[in-house]
Formats: sequence, C-alpha cells, structure tokens
Amino acid sequence: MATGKLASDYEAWKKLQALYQSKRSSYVLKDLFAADPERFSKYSVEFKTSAPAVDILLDYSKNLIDTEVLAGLFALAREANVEQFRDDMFAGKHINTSEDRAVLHIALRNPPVSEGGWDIKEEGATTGVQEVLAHMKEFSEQIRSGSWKGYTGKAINTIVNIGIGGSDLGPVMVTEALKHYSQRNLQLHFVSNIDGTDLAEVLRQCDPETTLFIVASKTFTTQETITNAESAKEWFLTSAKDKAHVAKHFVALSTNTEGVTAFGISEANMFQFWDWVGGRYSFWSAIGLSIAISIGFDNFREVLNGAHEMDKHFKSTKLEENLPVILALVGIWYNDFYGAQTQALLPYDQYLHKFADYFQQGDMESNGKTVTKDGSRVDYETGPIIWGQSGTNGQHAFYQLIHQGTKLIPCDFLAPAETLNPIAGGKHHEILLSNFFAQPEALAFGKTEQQVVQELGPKQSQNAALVKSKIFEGNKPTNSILFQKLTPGTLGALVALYEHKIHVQGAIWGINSYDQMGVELGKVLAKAILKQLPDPKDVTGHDSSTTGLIHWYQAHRNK
Ligand SMILES: O=P(O)(O)OC[C@H]1O[C@H](O)[C@H](O)[C@@H](O)[C@@H]1O
Repeated sequence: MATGKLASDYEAWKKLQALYQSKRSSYVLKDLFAADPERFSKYSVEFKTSAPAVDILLDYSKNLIDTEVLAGLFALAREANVEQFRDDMFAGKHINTSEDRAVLHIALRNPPVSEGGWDIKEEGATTGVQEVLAHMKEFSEQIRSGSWKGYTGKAINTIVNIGIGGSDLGPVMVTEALKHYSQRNLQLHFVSNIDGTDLAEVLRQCDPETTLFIVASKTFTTQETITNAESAKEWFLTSAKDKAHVAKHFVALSTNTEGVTAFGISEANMFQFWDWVGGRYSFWSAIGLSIAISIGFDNFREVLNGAHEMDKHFKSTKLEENLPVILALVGIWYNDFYGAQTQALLPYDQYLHKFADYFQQGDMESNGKTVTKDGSRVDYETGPIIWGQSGTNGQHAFYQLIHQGTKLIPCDFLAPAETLNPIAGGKHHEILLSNFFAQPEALAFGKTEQQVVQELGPKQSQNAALVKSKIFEGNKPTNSILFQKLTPGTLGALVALYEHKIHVQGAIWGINSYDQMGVELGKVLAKAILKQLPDPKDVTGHDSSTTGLIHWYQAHRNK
C-alpha cells in the first residue's frame, strides 16, 4: 500500500530536482528534435485492442524531457511503489484510507468471471455488478422500445437525470461524447444546480405523461439532488395526482436503499451500487443509466469494455510503455519541478466538448489535497488546475496565453483520425486536423529570428526592436493523442487512461485521491447556515464576514 511518504523524500525526486536545476536550459525542444531524428518513434506509444477495436497513439515527444529525465521519472514511480499501489487497487485493498474503503471502479467494467474477468472479493464487485447491469439492460431496452409506459399509457420520450457532481458530470460528458450513437427521439436533460432555474427551465420542456426522472445520488442525501427530486415529484403529481404513478416515472440510482424508499421510490425501481465506487468514478455503475438509455445497452457495455482494456494495459504493461503512467510522470515533471499550475485538455472533437469539465472533478477533487496519507503536509504541488475547451474554439479564445504568456501550460491535444461527421467530403475534418497538428508544432518551436526576418523582408528587418518583438521562443510542451474514431470503446479507454493517470500521480504524491473532505465540510456548513437564515437572531457562530454577509442578505431579501 502507498505509505503516504512525502514524494520529496524519495531519492529519485531529489535527483530530478538536481537535474532540473543543472540542466533545465538544455531542455529545448528545437535542439532536442534536431539532435535526434528518432525522437518521435522513441517517445510515442500505441495502445491497440481488437475487441472492442481501439487504437490510440500517444506522442509525448514534444515534452521538455530527455532519456535522463525519463529514467528519473520512472525511477520515481518505482520508488513510490506505483506498481504495488496499482495492484492493491485491483485487489480491492482499502486504499481509500480515510474512509476505509476499497476503490473499485475497475470492477464495474470487469467482464463476468466466466468470461475472463477478475474475481474481486468485495461485496457486489463480482456478481452484484453483473446483476445491476442486467437490470440496466432490461430497463433501458424497455424505455428505448417504448414498452415502458407512463401513467396515461404513453411511451417515455423525455429523460431527466437529477444529480450533481459525479452523479451528473459523467453522464453529461458521455452522452454528449456519444451523441452520434444516441436514439434521437429520446430527449435527454440534466438538472444539477440547486438554483431553481435549472429545474424550472427543464420542466418547461417536459410533459409529465411522457417524462422519466432518474434520481442519481450515491448517498441520496445530497441537498441539491433531493430538493430537485422533491420539486420534480411535486410538479409531476400536480398532473398525475395519484402517488402510485410515481413508480412509472421515477427511478433511483444509489447505494442508499433506505433513503430511496423514504423518498417514495420502490426498491424495484432502484439501481444499486456500492460504497467502493467514488462519485467521480461512477458513470460506469448504475449512475450510467441515462447513458445506457441514450445510446443503448450494447454501446454502454462497449464503453465499459474499452475501459477494461485500458485497465488491463495499466495493470500489466511495464511502466516505460504504460500510457497512464507516462502521462502521469510527464505531468509531475511540470507540476512539481517547473512549477506549472495547470494542465489543459484540448480535444479536437466537438463531441468531447465536456471532456475537460468532466476531468475538472475527476482530477481536481481527487488530487486537490495538501496532506499525505500519513498526515504530513506536502512541500510540493499536488493536483493541477484542469481546464480546456474543444478545438478550434479555444484557439480563438485563450491559446494566445498558452503560446506567449508567462505561464507554462502543459497541454494534451486529442483528436480522432476519422470523424463521425465527414460533411463536405471530409473538408471540415481536414481543416480541423491541420489545426490539431499546427498548434503543438507552433507551441513547441515558436518563431525564430530567421523566420521573422524572412517574413518582414530586408527593409523592415532593419528595425531590430520590431524583429525582436516578433520572435517567440516556443518550447511549450504538449502531448498529442490521436485515436482512430470516437467509438464507445475508445471513449471508455480514454477516460480510463486519465483516471489511471490521476491514480499514479496521487500515489507518487502520497495523498489519498479517493476522498473529498473539503467538499464535505462545505456541505455541512451550508446545512447549519440554512437553519439560521429565517431569523437574524439565529445567526451565530460565524466570523464577522460571514455574519455580515448573511445579515445583509436577510435585510435585502424580498420575503
Ligand atoms: O452522488 P451524491 O451522493 O449525490 O454525491 C454527489 C457529489 O457530492 C459531492 O460533491 C462529492 O464531493 C462528489 O464526489 C459527489 O459526486
């Protein structure tokens, strides 16, 4: 098990620090490429599987690394026991130490043991998963075929997923990413925010006779979700009148049977999962019901299968060829030695426009920690700020800062070789991909004096200041990830790739990537404050700022 040791105490860490200090000026992409014509083939690796057919190329050659840096990074992974910690996760050990839980989202995409899956000895992890998947298959097929009827005998044509955080972001991202495979006569909506506007605007588009509400909440205690679900039920009953009709229009995805039944949803309409599924790793579980309804169960299973292939790769490939490990280590090089604060995810595929949003929770909630598992305060940076947008939109918005700003922003570029929408004879995709190739090239190599002089011509080049102002150094690092096509299997593999990257980084930093105590404290405080809001006299126990703000609100609200 990862010990919670400070990463900065590892010998390999110290060596990397020394390397960075003494040789940083030699990590210049222009020179590194000039010196080694084999750099691309040396620093790229392909992940290829046949069932499902997934083909992903990771090119990490445009990074500020050489063989020595890489050797140091792999040594760090070994010294931090990354392999052991990975195996502990797969074995169901309780690596989420603060909550004493296993971390087994990998079990959710595990095929049945009879089909070669791992046998994981944790409640539900082997047979339970298959049972819930069978329930999801049956139910999603009933909705898609129209055989599930609403209270007036009409088929369902609108699905509203009510959930927040992991119970929202995963289904949102995946249903967007795989929209191409969706059943287009089913309208999908997601309500997450407690702000009544979110629910109100969605309900305007719904007909109670043909709407299915999916209440998605691991704990079934999350204030936003329960409040939204109660209000949705009230809205529904205004038309349906009879509470017995709720059974046809509300289902729940949760670990909390008691909470679900207390809400008025019967156990038969509940899709179970387990406490070893972290919210931000949960769309592989029952939380993915809206995905299965949208794209069909077989496609949903392909998402799981693609992820399972990546799990196998992560588990059995040596570190030097292991995609998640490579991404994690290169990320650590910038995060901890160069002091980069962020990591941009830039998919050149419009279907992936929610990919960065999704990993904002996945990465930042996992690795936004300052204390290691043994309680020491870290003296290095942990989780980066994750952000991004789909290309080429980002190019016309924030790329300038990546190109020439003072901050180092390592970027991952992702793109499919084949588009799902080859309109205008494939012209759009060629233009899109020319940008996908051009941006990392420009970031890496910038614009040299020679290029500027050539561009300006002999006369204007006399102006030294002008020439100087137009040169830019480049040397901005990127990873490029090319994949064949955005299929369900490929999406599953890509998401698992980033999940495991997060796991490896957390292991090296010695932190618990699987709890979220900061978020939980905010929830507790909000509940306490809610009770004090009716009467200013009740506002006690806060600092003067919080008290002042609450009092101002109380004086200004329109009650
Ligand atoms: O699924 P729920 O129990 O409603 O939780 C929803 C979300 O709550 C919090 O924000 C947690 O930090 C998230 O990890 C979780 O996904």
